Amino acid sequence: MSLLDIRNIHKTYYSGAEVLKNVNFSIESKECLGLIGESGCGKSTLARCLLQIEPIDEGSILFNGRELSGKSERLLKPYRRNMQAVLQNPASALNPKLKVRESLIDPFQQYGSQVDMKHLTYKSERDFIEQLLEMVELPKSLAERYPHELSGGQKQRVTIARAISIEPSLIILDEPASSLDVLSQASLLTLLGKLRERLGMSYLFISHDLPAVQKMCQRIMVMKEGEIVDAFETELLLCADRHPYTKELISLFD
Ligand SMILES: Nc1ncnc2c1ncn2[C@@H]1O[C@H](COP(=O)(O)OP(=O)(O)OP(=O)(O)O)[C@@H](O)[C@H]1O
Repeated sequence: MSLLDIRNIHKTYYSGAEVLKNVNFSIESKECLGLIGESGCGKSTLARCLLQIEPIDEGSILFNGRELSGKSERLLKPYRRNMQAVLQNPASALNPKLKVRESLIDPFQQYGSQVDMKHLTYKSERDFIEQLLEMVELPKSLAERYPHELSGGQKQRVTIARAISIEPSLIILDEPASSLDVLSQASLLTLLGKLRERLGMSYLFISHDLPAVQKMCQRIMVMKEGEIVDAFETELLLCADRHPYTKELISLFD
């Protein structure tokens, strides 16, 4: 059984055309799956549907074999802790009134009782926060700062630390590095790769950046106008029988 199994998803916003058209894919345990496609093709909509922020019109979202779509907030709670998100803009993901320490402990306070910790330990709040900061390669001293006292890269590392604090099985990464400069992007992606290995998580890695997806992911899906038009093992990216649209994307990075 796949960790996440997406079957025949359709989504139309009230305002217009169908944004997701019969989307099908699965993510296996410990796998990093890439999703690439040009701006406006529906990548973030798909992420929001998987996270149950947007309802789908048709189809099925199975997590560990259980249907999520249409479930009440109460029934979704155990799944929410297992499926975390790191989105494009870290500033909007962190509460500006909370110190880093308070932001980091918040998911554990909400969901900690449901978590069977395998990699982190909770001896004291202070020790827990220090473990999290160490995992995302930030100094302990940042625990007492507010978000506006952090750089963009540091903020994004704090959002990653929050996401991993409850040891989810899956993280949806929607352009996690796109607000950063090139060097910070590279080090953030390296960190994400190390954390996936260390904690045994799966990622859905959404990006415009084909070289980054190629570096991070074992498999890649290509989306065009709300449809998955190509899906393949990363090592087969340059195969002659790739979809013409995939070839077009490849040519943009040559
Ligand atoms: N809340 C909404 N209401 C109505 N239309 C929306 C909404 N959110 C997105 N859309 C539309 O749905 C389409 C897909 O948008 P989406 O944000 O999913 O694309 P994307 O591939 O993530 O783009 P980008 O890479 O630029 O973030 C676009 O045409 C967009 O205008």
